[in-house]
Amino acid sequence: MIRFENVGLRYDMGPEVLRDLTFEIRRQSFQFLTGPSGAGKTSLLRMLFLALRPTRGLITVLGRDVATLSRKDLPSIRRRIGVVFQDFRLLDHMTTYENVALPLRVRGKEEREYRQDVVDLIKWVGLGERLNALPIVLSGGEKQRAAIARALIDQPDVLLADEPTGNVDAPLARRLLRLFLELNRSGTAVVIATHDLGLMEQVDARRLVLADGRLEIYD
Ligand SMILES: Nc1ncnc2c1ncn2[C@@H]1O[C@H](COP(=O)(O)OP(=O)(O)OP(=O)(O)O)[C@@H](O)[C@H]1O
Repeated sequence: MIRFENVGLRYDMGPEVLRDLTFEIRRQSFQFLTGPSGAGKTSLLRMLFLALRPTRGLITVLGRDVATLSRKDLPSIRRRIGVVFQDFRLLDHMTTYENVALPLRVRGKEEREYRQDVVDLIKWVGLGERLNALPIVLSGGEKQRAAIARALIDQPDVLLADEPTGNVDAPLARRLLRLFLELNRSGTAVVIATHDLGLMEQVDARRLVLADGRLEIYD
């Protein structure tokens, strides 16, 4: 579904921070992306959701060569990729419901078509009681789940999550992991970037390990 072939990345005139990355995120697969701080996880995630172009090599997403995509092709491909950012990026003046519904509203969908789906998804992530709360009153874990719901509302083919358990305690981290596994069972490919060894030990999943700019894969 997403393929990297000999991909390299450098920022400006700096050294290559990622080198010779060749791997595939397959449909309905589940994997962790890990490696020491500064190894390039966030840079790799940004390439996966087409926010950053490689300086070398080939990336294909859903069969399309990223280098040949025009600006107008991007939204329809990005829509297939849900992203949960490390800092959540919820809009402060919008409620949980409005934040989660935003991707659909931006696409011009009518509220009556999606209202129930948004409410159901918010309940699924355990935020039913927080439907009308603004981000400022949500705890870190609640914001995390609101961000996950927003990434999922448009039923992406792949979910990318950057340190999704970075701000939560161990029981909530386990709940979030169960949520990701359930999502994966229902057909979504999942990539979780994390430092959290305890989290990775809970599932026998593929690991993509970045070190010194290169990727080692443990299937
Ligand atoms: N916009 C940028 N301009 C220049 N260098 C950058 C930029 N973003 C990242 N880098 C460099 O690229 C390397 C990889 O950074 P990246 O943020 O991808 O690592 P990471 O593995 O996600 O780190 P962490 O786990 O600490 O978030 C680092 O050496 C970093 O300094």
